[in-house]
Amino acid sequence: DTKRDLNDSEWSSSSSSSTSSSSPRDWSPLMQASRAVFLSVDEEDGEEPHRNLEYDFYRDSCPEAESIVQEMIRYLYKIRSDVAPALLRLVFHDCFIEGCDASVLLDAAEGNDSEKDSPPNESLKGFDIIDIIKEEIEQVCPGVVSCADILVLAAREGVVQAGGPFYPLFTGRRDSMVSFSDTATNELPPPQADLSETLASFSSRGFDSRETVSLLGAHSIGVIHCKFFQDRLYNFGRTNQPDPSLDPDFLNLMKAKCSNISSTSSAPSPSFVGVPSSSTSVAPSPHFDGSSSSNFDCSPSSSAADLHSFEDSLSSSIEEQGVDMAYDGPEVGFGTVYYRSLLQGKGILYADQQLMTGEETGIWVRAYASDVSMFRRDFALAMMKLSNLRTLTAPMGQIRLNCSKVA
Ligand code: HEM
Ligand SMILES: [Ca+2]
Repeated sequence: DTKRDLNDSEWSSSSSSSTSSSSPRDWSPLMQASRAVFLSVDEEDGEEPHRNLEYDFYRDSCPEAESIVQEMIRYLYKIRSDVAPALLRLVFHDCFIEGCDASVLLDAAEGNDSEKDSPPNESLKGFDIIDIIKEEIEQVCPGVVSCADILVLAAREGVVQAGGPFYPLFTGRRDSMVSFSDTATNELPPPQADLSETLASFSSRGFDSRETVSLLGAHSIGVIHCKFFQDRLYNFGRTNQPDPSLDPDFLNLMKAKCSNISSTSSAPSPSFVGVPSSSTSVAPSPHFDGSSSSNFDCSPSSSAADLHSFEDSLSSSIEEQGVDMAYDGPEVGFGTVYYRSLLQGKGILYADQQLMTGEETGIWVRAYASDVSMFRRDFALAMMKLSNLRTLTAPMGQIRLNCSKVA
């Protein structure tokens, strides 16, 4: 089992990963693992294998592509650290629905409803970030780099900036020509799902319970709006009572953060809260080293207007009522406290807390709570697997010129 052969230190050091560049380096154990994950996804799916993804696919056609993504994300993360959770959720919602084909980025068009308008995607963010990067790459190598690759690469860099593990990625994905609105509505896992529903949903994409538990560690960063767990605080299962599995102190804390508004109310509240620390989703991460490993200029005039509006959107993005998932504050890093919170009955989403109700999933929650390097390694492997789900490669799909429109 390749996973077991990996040296922990390669997965656990955030300092080495955040200074990594896109240039080839000694990733042999990681690439080996990646290949194993890659093949196992294909085999489990029983589909025609998509083996045309390659390491550094753009090495000849657009050698700057990966470093542009990396530098743009590093730059944007300094301005708004919430780019990291936004992109991580976005890549999950793309890859989970018909694979990593940028289907989630398409706007509605004649005869094709868009995934981004489907209810589970209502609060997705990060489309503007992909557009900014795409525009930049198009200036350098027009029509070459897919939106699907930009998304997986950008999400990976966001994870690294947020203090999570680095994971190697193959490239060469192509973009879908359709958006799968109904599939997104029906198949993205809902926050009120019980454990068996969540496991079934991930298992249908080839993830076992260990991988599912590790992927949910993504809920270490970002924001959950109150509407997604309001019922647990005030009216669980229409009982007019809170969810009895909630820790009482935690319940009170959450009630203080989320007033009892009807779930149909859309009035935003001015309060935005960290739990229980004072960190906000825009706090700079200490893992950001501020140094630049390439000569790429992150603030080119071509996208200056976009960048400006992106910076301006900061104030509106923190106003909606929600709970910051970075319990521990960014300085503690990625992963640990999420699992410790579940052990204490302090999972925010019902689906998160459900991980403690299964014997096997409970074992993994305990393992990750106490062994951060195991979590980092498993999360990295699971993200590689997620990023390789059912990719489209040539001659399928296309390279979009604008990520929200079919070319
Ligand atoms: C059972 C599975 C899952 C459920 C039910 C679920 C549900 C949710 C919900 C309801 C939110 C809050 C959205 C909002 O308030 O706007 C959220 C946020 C988030 N989810 Fe998940 N999620 C699941 C799995 C995952 C996975 C596998 C990943 C990534 C690998 C992920 C990454 C994130 C991130 C990073 C955020 C924060 C987004 C932000 O702050 O912009 N989730 N999730
Ligand atoms: Ca997709």
